[in-house]
Amino acid sequence: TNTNEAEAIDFLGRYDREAGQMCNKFMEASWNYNTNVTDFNKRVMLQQQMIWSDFHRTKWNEATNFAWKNFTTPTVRRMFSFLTVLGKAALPRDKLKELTGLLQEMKTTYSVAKICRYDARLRRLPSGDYDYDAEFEADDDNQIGCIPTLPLEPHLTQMMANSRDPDELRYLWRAWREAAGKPIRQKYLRFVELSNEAARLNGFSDAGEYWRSDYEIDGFREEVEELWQKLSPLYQQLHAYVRAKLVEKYGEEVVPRRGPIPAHLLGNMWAQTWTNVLDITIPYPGRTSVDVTNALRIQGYSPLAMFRLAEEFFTSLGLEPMPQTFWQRSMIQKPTDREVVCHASAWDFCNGRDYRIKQCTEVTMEHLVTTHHEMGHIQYDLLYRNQPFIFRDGANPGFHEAVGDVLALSASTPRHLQSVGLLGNVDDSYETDINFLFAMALDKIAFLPFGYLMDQWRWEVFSGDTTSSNLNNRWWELRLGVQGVSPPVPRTEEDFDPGAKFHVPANVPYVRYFVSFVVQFQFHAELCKAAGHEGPLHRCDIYRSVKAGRLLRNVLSLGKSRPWTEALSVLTSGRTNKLDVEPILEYFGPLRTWLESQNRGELIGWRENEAIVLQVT
Ligand SMILES: O=C(CCC(O)(O)[C@H](Cc1ccccc1)NC(=O)c1ccccc1)N[C@@H](Cc1ccccc1)C(=O)O
Ligand SMILES: [Zn+2]
Repeated sequence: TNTNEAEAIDFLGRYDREAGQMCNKFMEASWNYNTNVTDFNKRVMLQQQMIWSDFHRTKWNEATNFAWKNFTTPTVRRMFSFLTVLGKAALPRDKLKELTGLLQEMKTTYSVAKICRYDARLRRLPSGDYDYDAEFEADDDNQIGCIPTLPLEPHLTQMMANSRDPDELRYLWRAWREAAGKPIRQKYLRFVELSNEAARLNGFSDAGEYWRSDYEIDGFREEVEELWQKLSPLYQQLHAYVRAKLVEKYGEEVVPRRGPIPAHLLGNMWAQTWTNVLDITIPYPGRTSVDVTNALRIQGYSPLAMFRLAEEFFTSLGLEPMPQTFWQRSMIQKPTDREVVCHASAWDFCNGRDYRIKQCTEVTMEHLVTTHHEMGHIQYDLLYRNQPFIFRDGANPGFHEAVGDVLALSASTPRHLQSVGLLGNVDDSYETDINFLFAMALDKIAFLPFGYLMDQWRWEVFSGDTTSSNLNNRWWELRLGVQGVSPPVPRTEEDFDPGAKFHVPANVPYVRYFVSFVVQFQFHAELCKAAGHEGPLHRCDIYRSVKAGRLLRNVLSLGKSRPWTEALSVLTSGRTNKLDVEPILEYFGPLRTWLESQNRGELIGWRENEAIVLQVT
C-alpha cells in the first residue's frame, strides 16, 4: 500500500475535478427524467447511473491503495474515510442494474399513480356502510366506468385537506394505497434484499446501519429513541385535544373518544402534519389565524412570487440570492403536457453555478412553507460550494432538512406575516398566541411520531426483524403504538401502506426529518439570541438580522468538512454539541400548559383495542 501522503493529496485533487464533471452529467440526466417521465429518459438516466458507479468504483480502488489511516492531515483522513465507502456500486454490475431498475420502477409507479373520482352513488351495504369494493369491481351491474384520472398532486392532496366527508376521505385514503402502495410490495422486498447485500459488501450488517452511519456517532438509534421519549408527552397532549375536537365534528361512531384517531380525518394523506384541520381544531375561533392561504390568493400570489418572497427572507439576513440559472431552469409548477415526479426536491448540479428546485407549487400557506424548505437546501448548497466536492453535503442529513424550516419559523409568525401584508390586524393577546402556537404544533409536534416511526419500520425491515409475513402489520403496529392513528378500513398483508409514501419507493431516508424538527429549534434559539431577540421564543422573527445571518453562514459553510457535533458547537458558541429537545419544549411551553388544562378529564393517549372494535362495526 502507498504511504505517500503527497501522492494521496494529488489523487484527491484529481478526484475533486473529475467528480464534479461526472456528477454534473448524472444530475442533468436525472433532472431530465424527473421533469419528463418517459422510458427514453429513464434509460438515459440508468445509463448515466452505471457510468457514475464505474467512476466511483475506479476511484475507490485507487483510494483503498493508500494507507490513509496513518496520514497526518485530519481533512485528508476525513476525505479518505468517505471515499473508501463504495456504497451500492459494490454490487456486481447485473445486481446494481437490477437495484437501480427496481428503484426507478417504484418511483415511477408512485409518481404516475392515479385514482377514480369518488362517487357517492355507489352501492351501500345494508349497514349503511360504503361498499368500496364496488369501486374496484367496475363491472356493468354497477354501471360505474372508472377511469383513473386523479393524481396525488394537486388533486388528492387538496381533497384530503379540504373534504369534510368521512366517506369520501375514506375512499381517497384507500384508493390511493391500492394505486400506489400495493403494486410495489414485491419489488420493495427484492429491493431490500439487494440493498442489504450492498451494505454487507461495505462492511455494514444491513442497509439500516449503512444509513445511520451518515450521523457518524455510535448509538444514534438510541439517541433518537431518547429524544422521542422526551417529546411524546407533548404529542399525546396535542393528540388528545385534536381527537376531542374531531369527536365533536364527526361523532363517536367515526372517532373513538378514548381510541386512536382514524388516519383519513387529519387533513393529510399520511396524517403526518395536521395543519389542514386547523379550522376544525383551532383553540379560539374568530381570533387571528395564521393560515394566510386566502390572503395569498386574494393578493394574486403566483408560485414565482412565493419563491421571490422566500428568497427575500434569505437575502435580508445577508445570505445568498438564488443564482440567475435558478430562475431560468427550475420547475416550480406542474407541467400540463407531461408526467413529472411532483414530490418537491432541490438540485445541486455540482458546478458551483447551476442550482434548481423542482416543485409542483400550489398557492397555499403549506406550499409557502415548502418553498422555504426547498430554498433552504439550495442556500446550504450555495454556502458550501467552495468546499472540496467530497465535503459538499450537510453536516448531517437533518441539518440539510432544517435550514429552510428555521427561516420559516420566523416567516410564519403573525408579526412577520403582518409586516409582509399577508395578515391584517394582529393583537398581542393570549388567545392569538395560543392560536399561533397551536397552528405551529399541528405542523411540528404532530409530525414527530411520523418522522420517528418511518425509519423505525424500515430499519427493522433491513435488519430482518420485520419480514414479508408481517410487513404491513408491523407498519400499523407502529402507527397505532407510536402515533395513535388507525386505518379507516381493515388492512391485510396484501396491502403495502408504507409504499404509498414517497420516501419508501424513492428510497429516501426519513429520520433526517425527525432530527431536523429537533435541531431547527436549536438553530432558532441561537439565531434569535444572535439577533438580540428578547421575550418568548415563539415570538422571535430574525428577519433582516445580519448577525443571525452571519452565524448561520459560519455553521453552514462548513458543509461536511467537520463532524456535525462540531458544527453544533459553532452554532451554540461551545454550549453544546448534542441534539437537545429543550428549545422545542421551550418554544411550545405556553401551549403545553394550555393543553394540559384543556385536556382535564380526557384520556391522554389511546386504548389500542378500540381501533379494532371500531373497524369491525
Ligand atoms: O419530502 C419532503 C420534502 C422533499 C425534500 O426537500 O426533503 C427532498 C426529498 C428528496 C427527493 C428526491 C430525492 C432525495 C430527497 N430532499 C431534497 O431535495 C434534498 C435533500 C438533501 C439535500 C438536498 C436536497 N419533506 C418530508 C417531511 C416534511 C418536511 C417539512 C415539512 C413537512 C414534512 C415530507 O414531505 O414527507
Ligand atoms: Zn428537504
